[in-house]
Amino acid sequence: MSGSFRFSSSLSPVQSRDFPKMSFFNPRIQVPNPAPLLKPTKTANTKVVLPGIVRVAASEMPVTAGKSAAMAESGGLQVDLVTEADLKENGFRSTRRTKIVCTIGPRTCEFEEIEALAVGGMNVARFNMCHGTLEWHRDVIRRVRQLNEEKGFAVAVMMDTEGSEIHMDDLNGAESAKAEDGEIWTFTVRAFDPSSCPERTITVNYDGFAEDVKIGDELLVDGGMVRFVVTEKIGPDVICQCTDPGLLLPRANLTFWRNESLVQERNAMLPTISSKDWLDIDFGIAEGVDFIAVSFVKSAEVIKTLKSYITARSPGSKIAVIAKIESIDSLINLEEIIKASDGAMVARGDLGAQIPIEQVPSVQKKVVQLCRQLNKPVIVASQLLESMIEYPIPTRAEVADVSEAIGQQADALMLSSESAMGQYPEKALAVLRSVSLRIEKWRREEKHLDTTDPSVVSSSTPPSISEEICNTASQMANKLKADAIFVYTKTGQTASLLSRNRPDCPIFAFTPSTSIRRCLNLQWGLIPFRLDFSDEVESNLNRTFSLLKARGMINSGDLIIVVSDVLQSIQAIKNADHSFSIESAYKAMQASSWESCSPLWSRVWLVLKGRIMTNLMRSTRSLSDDASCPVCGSVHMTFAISGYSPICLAPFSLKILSTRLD
Ligand SMILES: Nc1ncnc2c1ncn2[C@@H]1O[C@H](COP(=O)(O)OP(=O)(O)O)[C@@H](O)[C@H]1O
Ligand SMILES: C=C(OP(=O)(O)O)C(=O)O
Repeated sequence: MSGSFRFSSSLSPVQSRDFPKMSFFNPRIQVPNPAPLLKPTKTANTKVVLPGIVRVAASEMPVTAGKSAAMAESGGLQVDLVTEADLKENGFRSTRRTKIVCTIGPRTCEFEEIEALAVGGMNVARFNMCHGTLEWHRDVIRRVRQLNEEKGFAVAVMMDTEGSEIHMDDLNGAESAKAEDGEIWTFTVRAFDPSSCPERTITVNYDGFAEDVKIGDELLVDGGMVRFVVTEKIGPDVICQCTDPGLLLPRANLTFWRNESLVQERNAMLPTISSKDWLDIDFGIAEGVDFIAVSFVKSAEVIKTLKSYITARSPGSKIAVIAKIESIDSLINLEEIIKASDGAMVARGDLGAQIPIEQVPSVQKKVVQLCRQLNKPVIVASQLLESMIEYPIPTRAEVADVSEAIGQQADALMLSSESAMGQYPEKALAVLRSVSLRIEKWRREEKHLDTTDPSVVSSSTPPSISEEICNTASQMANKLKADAIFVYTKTGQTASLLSRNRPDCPIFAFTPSTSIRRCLNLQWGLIPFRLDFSDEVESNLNRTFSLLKARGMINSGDLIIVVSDVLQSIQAIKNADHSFSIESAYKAMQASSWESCSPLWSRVWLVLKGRIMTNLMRSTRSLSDDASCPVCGSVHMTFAISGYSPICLAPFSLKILSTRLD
């Protein structure tokens, strides 16, 4: 959609609201307090005796300086100082779980402006290829990369394709044009020189336009912000009369309606990915963007085609493909599209131009729920704080809309014009942040009263042990009121499965890959760190605890649940084609000796299918009396799970370690 515009001339200007200020490493940048509403809520859990105690040697922690201090990178651990300051000041539980995507445009493309957004909480920078030149996009994307490198941020880059929508020209560079009630305008497929363009004439980008429309059709600009009726057709020219006056903005989206239904004729055959989009995609791959959002997706096929194209062009690439849900076709094929994608965006702007506007809220809810079931991140986009393009505070209705999306536990919220060309990008970001913090806290407090809230997600994916373990780890974290879940993940998959459970505590995701770290930054509740780690889980844990503790990011007494998908045994049983098989796992287990396991694992609590099995080493042989479940107290050792034999379970399993720091 091209920028929609809310008339506001009838509203009197309002007083700017002063958000609390707090300065971080850059004294020039003043940002609102990341958590003005919350104070640390540390939970002292004295009832449960937990097995693993990791002692931290504070002396291990080097004091960083200069550039590395700005990046907060030491001992291979990378986190930005804003996250660090937030964790120290406000505690784990008060961190924001809902992520924020900001569209970067003329108002926010300079380095300092991007930095201010990153400091203010931007997790993903979105580039809309409808606007700007490739050179512009290249320069600005590189500024985001530079910011990440210099300051340790993990701001991901999302490229959003133009797609084959029907839209108006760029108004020859004018900011807007006013269409008055009853005026006659011509929409044409002829192209004009700016100097020779007749008055009230708009060029349309779709060649079949004049043939597809009929006299009497309604022509809607931006889903109805301005409305015309077709009165005459003269060759390539469509003559229209304005029936709902308003502002026409450059490259505004056009739809035409007949008998109150959207007309889908030859325009329905337009390719989802146009030749311009393919060039832009090549550009995105070359620039190493983290996400490509595909506009006007009609079927799963297009997503599959794009994914295999990316793999062919850039083998090993981690670029994730996001399906924009904004057309009738995308709703018809919703489940297949989401399954094929790495995430989805509820693009309410164009969606609201294609379906009756009153259906948009229920579609949003449905897409958000489906994405969670299918374990795909979901972004709610468009017009969240539209009035803040002009005004320093949002309307109450906008805050209610934002609250609803946060309450639905969407992974991310997106700013469009508010950050791209609005007058108050940082304030709009601050509103999303403070509303997120407030609603998330309120939701946690209310949760125990809500018996309908499914604390465990019902699965639409084939059952997997890692999924069950992540579900159980999250339940365990909630039950024990853990301060955080730590996850060590190479691919990010285990971190996603934990995020999907929306646990009460934040999830610290440690990954050795900077690109995975950026991708995880889109997902609910994940605080991604880059960490060089080995397959030695115990040493990874000790190192992380030392580093975080010495930086003051975790404290004595904090209760941490640890999930790791990195285990030596798993490495050992990889087949040549990197798949796992029960047979190879069985052989690897037979070959390995339990006695050679690290002593730490004698304190490991292994959680499978909701059952907590203690002391893996002893339990595989004989059960000892002290091997009771810390949650329910009972002693049960069942291995008849999922039809696997016990010996096969361990290598397929992720291990969960709960530990209270001292
Ligand atoms: N790269 C850019 N260059 C110039 N203007 C931009 C750019 N990106 C966004 N904008 C402006 O911000 C508005 C909102 O952005 P967005 O919602 O992404 O686009 P659209 O309105 O086309 O759906 C656009 O209509 C445009 O005016
Ligand atoms: C996000 C959207 O897409 P675009 O800005 O590309 O029109 C939308 O339509 O809501």
